[in-house]
Amino acid sequence: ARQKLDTLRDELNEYNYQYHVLDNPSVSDAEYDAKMKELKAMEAEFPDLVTPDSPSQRIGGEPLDAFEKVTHRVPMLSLGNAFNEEELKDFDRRVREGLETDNVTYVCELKIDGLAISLRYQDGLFVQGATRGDGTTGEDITSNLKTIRSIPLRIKDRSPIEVRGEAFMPQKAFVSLNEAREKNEEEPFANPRNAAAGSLRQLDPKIAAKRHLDIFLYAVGEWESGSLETHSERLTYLQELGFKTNPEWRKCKDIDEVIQYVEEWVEKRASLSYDIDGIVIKVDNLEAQEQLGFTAKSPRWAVAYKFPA
Ligand SMILES: COc1nc2nc(N)nc(N)c2nc1C
Repeated sequence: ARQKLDTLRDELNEYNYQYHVLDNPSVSDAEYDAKMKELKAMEAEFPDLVTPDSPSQRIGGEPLDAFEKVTHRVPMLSLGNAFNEEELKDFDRRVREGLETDNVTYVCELKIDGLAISLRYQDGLFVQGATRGDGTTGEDITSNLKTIRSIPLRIKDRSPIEVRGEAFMPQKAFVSLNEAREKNEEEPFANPRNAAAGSLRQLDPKIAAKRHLDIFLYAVGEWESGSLETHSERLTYLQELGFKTNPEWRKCKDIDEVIQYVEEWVEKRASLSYDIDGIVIKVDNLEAQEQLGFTAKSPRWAVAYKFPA
């Protein structure tokens, strides 16, 4: 029975990964549902063989009374803003002065309009998920985050790792949620970001499970065994671990290429299936990030270019 359950669990987690992370399903919904039914039946027969990474564990038990507090040992900071090309060039000048070099590679990423989230894995298992909160203390919303199908319940790296990203609600899910709310004479959400935040603040995971939330991971927080040299290598590693990363990130060899990328996305923004509120620009080399350090509240090696509201 253990053998059979292990196989069923791994197959279902793989199907889930293909559908929700790669957006490239290999089996029909009917086939997935049938296999899930088989898993649940076997788990009912052998309850002590249920493991925390079983897909049956995504939609938790009873609603919580309240969320526990979580302390971020590596603070989750905010980003300084730039509102135009001039301010991007100022940022680049400060970076080059700080590093005493004119040769700085940047990474540009879409700035997803959602809420910052931290996920901790221990022995390869998803053990805790939290909101940013005030940057040092967030709320433990593990049971709600488990319902986000693109979050892997298990990764192959067994060393403790904490990853960070943005949870969001795709525009399609936002529109149909508000239609349903208006039908029920409930207050519609103002925008997908509020809808995502409202969904993750629900104490009952069964509600969050129905909100079609998603997440893009973009950073590593705590990571003892971390040995990579650049942020771009970390993005690639997150993807290899099975996390959903945003495919639009790009390495830029100088601020002119950064500005090109920004202009490109001012045009292409409307074509996305989710909201973005800007572009995040980061110094790629991790040693250079160390050298530049942080102000009281944000990194000196990154800036958020904000689109006009
Ligand atoms: C390094 O710190 C950050 N990196 C980020 N990257 C992306 N793509 N989006 C964000 N919202 C973001 N926010 C922060 C604080």
